[in-house]
Amino acid sequence: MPLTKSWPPQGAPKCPTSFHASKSSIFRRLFGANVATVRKEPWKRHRRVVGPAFSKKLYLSVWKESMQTFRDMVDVEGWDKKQSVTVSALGDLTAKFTINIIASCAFDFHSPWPGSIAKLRQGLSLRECLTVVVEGFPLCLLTPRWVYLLPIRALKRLDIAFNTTFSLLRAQIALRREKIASEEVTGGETQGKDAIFNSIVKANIDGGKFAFDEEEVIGNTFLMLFAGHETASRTLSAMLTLLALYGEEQDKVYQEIKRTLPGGRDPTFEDLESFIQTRKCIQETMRLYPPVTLLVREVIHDTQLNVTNKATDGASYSVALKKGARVVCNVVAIHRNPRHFPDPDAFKPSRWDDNDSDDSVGTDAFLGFGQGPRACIGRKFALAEMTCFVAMLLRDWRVEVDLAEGESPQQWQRRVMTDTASGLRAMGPLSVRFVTREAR
Ligand code: HEM
Repeated sequence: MPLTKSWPPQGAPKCPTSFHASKSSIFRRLFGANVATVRKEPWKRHRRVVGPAFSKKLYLSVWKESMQTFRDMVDVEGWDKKQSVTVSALGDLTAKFTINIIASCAFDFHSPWPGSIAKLRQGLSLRECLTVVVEGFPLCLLTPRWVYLLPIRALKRLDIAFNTTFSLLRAQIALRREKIASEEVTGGETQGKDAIFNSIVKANIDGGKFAFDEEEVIGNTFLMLFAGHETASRTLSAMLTLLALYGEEQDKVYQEIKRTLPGGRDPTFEDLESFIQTRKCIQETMRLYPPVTLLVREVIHDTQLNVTNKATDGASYSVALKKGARVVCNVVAIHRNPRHFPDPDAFKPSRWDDNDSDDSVGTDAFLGFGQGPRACIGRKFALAEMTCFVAMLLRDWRVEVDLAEGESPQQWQRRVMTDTASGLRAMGPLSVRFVTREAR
């Protein structure tokens, strides 16, 4: 029976029942099936395996690890001896931070700040390997094996990144299997640190209705490592840069940190709910620069969308979508649509003033973490690590950028934080300066 849906309804699409997450067969062929790429019954099975790991115990360990990693960073980089620190590529710093957190909290791949995760093989770090693999996978599908024997640097790098990533994952999976078999990992541990990795590997060992095959173990491990760091890193670097540009917004966040952490004490996980202003800034950053720019859905019933468009003087027209068609939601366009977000290009955390609850992501038009049953499972994980990082950093440091002569923050933002459909991916290195606060 055809369904009629207006597009968008009062807000943007909220995973209407006539749409399913679209399966990404290319991704699956190379990395293995995982919770983000499967659909229908297999998706329920994947979600059933990984879902319980996302518990309060995990978030507590994320917080603890974020504090420790932050302290290691300050220590190793020698920041505590400096009045001012220049970071020429903020994204590299935040990526190193977020990959350490996901590697440690989800997989127990520990490494101190300068440590082993930094450089794995031939100068490539785990993060570089993951990035090269994700960016290069379409090429891998097109090129036969022998091409990698040619002396082409980019292909060699891709080959090394693939081999390094997958041999690391296989080795870690084998180790974990042994650990579980030798009962070093008890049932109780599956609710806290390592919980994500334990659940994935145990689903393979235990078999039964919710079993994972080998390919699904690799697929989910890879997905969690990548999705769990890249998105949060991009959000953190963009947010800190925006706060540097908009001093009055940074000041509001600083005042909140001072109120929440009397006497400059360290933040705890219980403080998370109190960092309301910080959360608004995170949300506003993700609205302007969503790390996931496209959401792909498949139409499960013949559907008719009624579209009202200002460009056609508010006239309505219908778009017929056949069952099986792919629909691509352009998140950047929805987030910058003045119908949903007045003055859409402005960085205005106050637009989220009526949205104080941590469990809500506000209007349906906000798709930063997706919407509906396929919404991000790692949302709280990401909020915890980002909030902890920001609270620790801004408690002790002010973040600044250098504007060119006569340049406004908005002009700087347009020049450096490229305003294209590819969002954060199109940005060049974000250069900032951390200056110690007098009270420190
Ligand atoms: C700022 C950080 C993050 C952002 C912006 C983000 C964004 C998203 C979005 C938009 C989706 C929905 C995709 C769709 O509907 O097609 C999604 C799904 C997902 N995210 Fe995140 N994510 C973040 C952090 C994380 C973290 C830290 C993890 C894991 C530890 C994670 C794991 C996942 C998984 C497994 C899914 C697939 C869920 C499913 O299909 O059932 N994400 N994320």
